[in-house]
Amino acid sequence: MSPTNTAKAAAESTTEDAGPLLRVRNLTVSFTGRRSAPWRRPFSNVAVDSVGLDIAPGETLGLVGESGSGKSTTARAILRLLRPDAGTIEAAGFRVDAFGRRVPAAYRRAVQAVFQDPLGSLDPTKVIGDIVAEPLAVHFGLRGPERAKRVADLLDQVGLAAHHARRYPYELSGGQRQRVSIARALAPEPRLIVLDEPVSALDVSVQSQVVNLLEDVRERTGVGYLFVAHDLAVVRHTSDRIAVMYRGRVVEEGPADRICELPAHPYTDALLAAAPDPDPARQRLQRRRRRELTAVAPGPAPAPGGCPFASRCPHRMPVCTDTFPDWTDVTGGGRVACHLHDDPPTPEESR
Ligand SMILES: Nc1ncnc2c1ncn2[C@@H]1O[C@H](COP(=O)(O)OP(=O)(O)OP(=O)(O)O)[C@@H](O)[C@H]1O
Repeated sequence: MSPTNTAKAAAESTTEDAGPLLRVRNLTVSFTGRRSAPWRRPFSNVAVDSVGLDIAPGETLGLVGESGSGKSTTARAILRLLRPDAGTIEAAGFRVDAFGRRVPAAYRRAVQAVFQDPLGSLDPTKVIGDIVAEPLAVHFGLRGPERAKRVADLLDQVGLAAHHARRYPYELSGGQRQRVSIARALAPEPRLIVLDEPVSALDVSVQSQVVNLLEDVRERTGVGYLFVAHDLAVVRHTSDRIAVMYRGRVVEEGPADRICELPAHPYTDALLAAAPDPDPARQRLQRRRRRELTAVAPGPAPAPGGCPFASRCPHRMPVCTDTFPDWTDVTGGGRVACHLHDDPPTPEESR
């Protein structure tokens, strides 16, 4: 077998049901180019830096962080909409980073996506029935009445009546359009769905309906989710585990309850303080946390390789600006990359 064929076989070989649904290690993605006129200076921006993520079959991992933290870039690398600079991505049994120019149809089938803006991601020239039917024709070769029956079934699964099949995307509400995106993603019977801010563009009342629908779908089909959101409140009740990103790095990960009740990283704390909470006692606590966070003047920008949160951190120490912390296990599950939690040196190390 030629090297090209060996690489191709490695990329396309599946190990269905063996191992994790998603395993990302040391993922690094940078964008390079030139700024616009008149200066046209070149730039290189590391958007995702040494990221590691895991999702077990049927599990939901919430990926949270503020705007620009690299969540969508991570999601796009997993979907193979962009090519990473370094790192490995194993998803649904495929070695995604080993794909060449052509992404295998079997991977496109196994890993689907739902994006924030359903109007932008649904073809405006097609009726809903045709939009949902397309993956059925491409992946299963379904035609005629069999396909029409499956489309009606998928629309029913996402809570849309059959007559919606004859409507165009612009004739539906935002929540209904997002239901169509979910039906289309479900059509190829995927193992993993990447949800990139799936409810951020919806009214709050509609958000909870769509979140409940996603939960129903997961229970019924056993699909796993990577649920990308900037708001911890959105992912805390939908995710089994949460990974928190800041400026391209994952700084904490662990079980959703532990992350939201006992955050270990000061940035997770800051995100929680910013998340709306209906409980008055928690609101008081959040106000106090916000005061603590804003009482500290921003420090100098961290050196490359330092903790990216150092300049904003209310607990920063000199070591934070120079050195990215090692991972430390957290009581209650998960781990944190923060010098506040550094393990004490072993007797050998301190000698
Ligand atoms: N095509 C691109 N060209 C240049 N820089 C980019 C590109 N896409 C993203 N970036 C940069 O990469 C960084 C991470 O962006 P990304 O969209 O992944 O963040 P995010 O956490 O998903 O934020 P948001 O929630 O606002 O989408 C940002 O600094 C962004 O400006």
